[in-house]
Amino acid sequence: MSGNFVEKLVKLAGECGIEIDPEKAKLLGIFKDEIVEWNKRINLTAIVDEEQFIVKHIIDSLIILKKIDFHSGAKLVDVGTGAGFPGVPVKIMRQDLVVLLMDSSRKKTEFLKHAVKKLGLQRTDVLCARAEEAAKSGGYREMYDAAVARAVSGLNTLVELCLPLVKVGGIFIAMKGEDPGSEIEEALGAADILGGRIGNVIPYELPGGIKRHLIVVEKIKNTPEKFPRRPGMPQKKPIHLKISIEKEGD
Ligand SMILES: C[S@@+](CC[C@H](N)C(=O)[O-])C[C@H]1O[C@@H](n2cnc3c(N)ncnc32)[C@H](O)[C@@H]1O
Repeated sequence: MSGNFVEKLVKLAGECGIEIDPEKAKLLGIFKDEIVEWNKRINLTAIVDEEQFIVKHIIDSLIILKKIDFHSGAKLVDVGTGAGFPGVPVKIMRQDLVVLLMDSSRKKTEFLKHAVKKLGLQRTDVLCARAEEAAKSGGYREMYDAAVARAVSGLNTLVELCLPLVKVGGIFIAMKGEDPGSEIEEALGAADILGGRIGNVIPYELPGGIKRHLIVVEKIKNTPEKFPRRPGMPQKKPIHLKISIEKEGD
């Protein structure tokens, strides 16, 4: 870890009202170093500049904890976590949370297993699976207080990947960019079909004036058993209208 990584991280996070104690900042630095090392062999991230990494990966992940109140022991699944964002920084900061890091890429989950061990994270599982498959299994379906996803798909696809994993009364948090208006509009019907309701849309700003949003989808009723559809369908044919999905019956 470069000498001033911890200093830079603490300063930049402070600009967003996030306090990081030195022990946790050090763990976040170890995580960054492991990504940089493994990135030489497998493609984990295109962001390698230290300051960009801090802002766009670490602080962006931690914003969730500033904006959403998770109860102690809450179960969180990060769908399409990639190199571990936002799930790993969130877990480092809130070690009381029970976290599942899920990704369909074997290389990425191998890295994550290594990182979880290296960081000594307890109650943190890594699963190599597509969300569509995991949600069909009793061990994962409607088991989570919260699901989160960043940079995985459009919102109308994401609700089908994530809402089936969330308990009634829980939430799905989609991390989106500057102007999520049209994505939200397109996902209203799908959210409704899947037992969800679009709730708060929370704007935030990262250092450097980067504007983003958290979209909170509340799980208000059970997801019908036929969802999610088979792997690939949520991306290929996102649910647009009630009528089209009822006819399709897939
Ligand atoms: C662009 S990366 C984003 C990674 C991370 N969330 C981030 O923000 O840095 C998208 C990830 O989603 C995973 N993914 C895509 N579709 C998926 C699915 N249906 N189930 C599980 N993982 C999926 C991919 O393997 C990839 O690692």
